[in-house]
Amino acid sequence: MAGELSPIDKAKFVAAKRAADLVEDGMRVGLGTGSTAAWLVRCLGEMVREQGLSFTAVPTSTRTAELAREMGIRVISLDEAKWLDLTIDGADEFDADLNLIKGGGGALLQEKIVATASDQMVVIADAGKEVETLGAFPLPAEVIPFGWQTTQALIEETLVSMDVLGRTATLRMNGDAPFVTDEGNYILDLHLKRIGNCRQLAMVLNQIPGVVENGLFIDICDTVIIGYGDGEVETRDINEGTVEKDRLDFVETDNLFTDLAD
Ligand SMILES: O=C[C@H](O)[C@H](O)[C@H](O)COP(=O)(O)O
Repeated sequence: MAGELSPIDKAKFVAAKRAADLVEDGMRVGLGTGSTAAWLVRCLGEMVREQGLSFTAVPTSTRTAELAREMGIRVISLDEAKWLDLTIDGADEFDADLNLIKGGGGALLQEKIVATASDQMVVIADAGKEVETLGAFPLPAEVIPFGWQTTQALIEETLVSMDVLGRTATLRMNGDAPFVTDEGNYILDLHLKRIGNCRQLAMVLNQIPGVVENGLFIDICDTVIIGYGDGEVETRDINEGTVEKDRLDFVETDNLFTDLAD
């Protein structure tokens, strides 16, 4: 079954599988959104069913909440949990300092709130997400629908004064209509190419009226687990300054792949 997965899916899967091992009985865990996070939710669901793992989850989107419930994971709200032991999420880009671009799936607002309310944030990603400088992936900014074009113009004006190469902000669409987030907002994707000072940009964007949040996660992520298509997994911890390498055996996971193929 594993052979039917593309190398990129295998890479996402092994990163997710390794991260699932961090979840212990009694923990309160934030569950990210996106294709890599979906693998994590499936892995954790399997651990709940097969090994009796008992934990509570705070999902970062309605999509993740639905999948988690489907997998038999106990879901609570962030206000019920108040504080989390751990959040595990995907990313669109990460750099050597583990600063991130997130929000490719439009869930950045809940993701940032949940990650910030956690003792630890672990990112799971395939190796293609690592970059020297953030910005090739369009940076999402969540904006309120009221006056969004004015907000767009203000963002573009602000970008002119920043150390970025691109300066256009485009409205994310869902077919013929604007894409609407779980919070009822729109997403403007900022085509920057290269972000010279991501810390400054993250702060400046959030000062613009109409901007609710942006997809730059600065000093939030502690650990990245990088998956490779051949089953290799690398864990980098920025606080400990450690790098661990390992390989996951696909044979052990055949049941999960079979489940997914059904
Ligand atoms: O809004 C979506 C999230 O930030 C995702 O975690 C991010 O886009 C990565 O998604 P994927 O794992 O599908 O590449």
